[in-house]
Amino acid sequence: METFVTSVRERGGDERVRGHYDAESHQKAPVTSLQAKTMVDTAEAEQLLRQGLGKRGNRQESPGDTAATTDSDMLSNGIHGYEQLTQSATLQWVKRLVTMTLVPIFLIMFVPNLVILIWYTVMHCEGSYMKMYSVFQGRSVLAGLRDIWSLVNYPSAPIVWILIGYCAYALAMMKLLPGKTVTGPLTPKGNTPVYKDNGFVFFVLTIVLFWALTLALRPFGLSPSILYDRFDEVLSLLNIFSLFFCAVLYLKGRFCPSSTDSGSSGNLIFDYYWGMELYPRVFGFDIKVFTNCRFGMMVWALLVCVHAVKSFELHGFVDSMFVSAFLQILYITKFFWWEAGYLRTIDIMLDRAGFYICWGCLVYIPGLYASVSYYLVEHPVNLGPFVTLLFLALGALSIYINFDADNQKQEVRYADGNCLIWGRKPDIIRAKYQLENGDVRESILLASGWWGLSRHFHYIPEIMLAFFWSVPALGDNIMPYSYVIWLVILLTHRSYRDDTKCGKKYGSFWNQYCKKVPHKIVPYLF
Ligand SMILES: NC(=O)C1=CN([C@@H]2O[C@H](COP(=O)(O)OP(=O)(O)OC[C@H]3O[C@@H](n4cnc5c(N)ncnc54)[C@H](OP(=O)(O)O)[C@@H]3O)[C@@H](O)[C@H]2O)C=CC1
Ligand SMILES: CC(C)CCC[C@@H](C)[C@H]1CC[C@H]2C3=CC=C4C[C@@H](O)CC[C@]4(C)[C@H]3CC[C@]12C
Repeated sequence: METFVTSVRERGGDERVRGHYDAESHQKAPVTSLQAKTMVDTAEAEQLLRQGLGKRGNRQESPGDTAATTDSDMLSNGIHGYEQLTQSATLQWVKRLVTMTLVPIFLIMFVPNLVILIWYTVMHCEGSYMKMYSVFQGRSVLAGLRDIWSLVNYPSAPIVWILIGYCAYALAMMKLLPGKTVTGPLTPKGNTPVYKDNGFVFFVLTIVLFWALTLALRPFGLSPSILYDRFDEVLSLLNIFSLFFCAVLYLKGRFCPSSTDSGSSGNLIFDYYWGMELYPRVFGFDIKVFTNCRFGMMVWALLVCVHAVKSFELHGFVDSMFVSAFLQILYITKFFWWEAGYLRTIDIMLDRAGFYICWGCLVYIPGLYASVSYYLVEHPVNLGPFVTLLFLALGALSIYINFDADNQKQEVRYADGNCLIWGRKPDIIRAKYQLENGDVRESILLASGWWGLSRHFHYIPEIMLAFFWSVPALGDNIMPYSYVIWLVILLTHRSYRDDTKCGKKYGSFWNQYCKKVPHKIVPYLF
């Protein structure tokens, strides 16, 4: 399979991208809805990355800014959005030291402990963070962590083989399963990554295989609940693997990058943390599709099934587990249905394949995102039919609203504004923005429907849906709400990040939208 379409403009062979340039140079080229979609997204990628380039140019002029300034700087600046122009050289140097060296070192050393703390809290502290905290009382954090890690077993052979087997299966399916060819957004170096859109088929097949194997192996005394019983081994293996994997990605990016979309910041630690390549490929396998979708999101779904099996083995049918597992699986189903859309988000378009995204998807998603059902295995709650149905209905409604909001935004751009939003002609702003090379482009900002209530209203149902699959655990402990708490922090931060990004991209058009829709997330409040 072709993995990259290089230099789209020169090649001129990609009709959709070419349509984009025709339209943007205001020639009256007919634009289909598919083209309209591609126009917006390729432009957005290019604009974001070019903005970063502009900033990099400025920084290079500042005296004392000695570190090499490359694409990684540009991307990190785009993401963290800090202003450097008016600051003194020393302050800039300190900021660079903090953001590019100290913070990454802290995260690389600290976050692997987070998932182990979750495991320890569930397995050894009856799900109570207070009990877990007592390990640290009157002694140093390091001493506490050492004691907790001493309880973690080395990965045993069955766990290692299950993981190797799953990875081999997932990789094989990436190649073998059918799917239409889709493209990602145009990269700063003029490459358009090509993907095979077979995520949904993979998801359905994997879930069917899981339950078929679970039933078939049951008479032989084999159960997937081994993954629950030895979750410490799973997490330690994933931690070790991901640290090693990121080192390999670093070396690959340094010595044999897959495409021109790669580069070094001149700081080894930052390169390891943030990554060297935007779209690394090994033997034609896209690394980010594997880590984010086929591993992170799929393993989350499988762990939820494993927890449901374990709960059934221990207690029979438990309605709280059913509600939580059902809603999580429904959400992940929605994710795979929309996988091609996810391949056009910031995670893929701007975040490089380094520790942040790879460790996050290989370890943090299995360790944190699936933690509610993990907790529920040992803390079954009988909700009764009324509450069960209520939570299921409210959770499913939240998933639908989140999906519908994502969809409205896409729909209005596909249809170039010629569609109905909540039964009415949409209120849209045709926002112009300029590329670094001077080209002017246009995109649509929707100011009605969900996008008229607040600028990131869809984060509310995202938080609500997570709340409805956590609340079956009721109020005995905070632990099962860890994911919701994380999500509130992540999405609040993301709403600032996105406002900064869009403000820079659209300027006065974004201000116009902000006037119409003044609140970030919660209407009338925030
Ligand atoms: N569970 C989890 O851990 C997380 C889940 N999510 C979910 O993933 C999905 C994607 O979220 P996220 O990646 O944050 O991105 P968003 O869906 O918030 O999209 C942001 C982008 O949409 C465009 N946009 C902003 N306002 C408008 C508007 N009014 N009309 C049209 N386009 C607009 C802008 O891009 P452009 O440049 O194209 O104009 C902006 O950068 C959501 O469902 C979210 O809830 C997200 C993060 C974490
Ligand atoms: C280094 C760590 C502390 C941080 C790791 C963060 C990542 C695990 C997460 C950052 C953004 C997250 C996601 C973004 C959008 C998504 C779409 C949604 O529909 C499903 C979830 C997700 C893929 C989500 C997954 C975790 C992150 C990559």
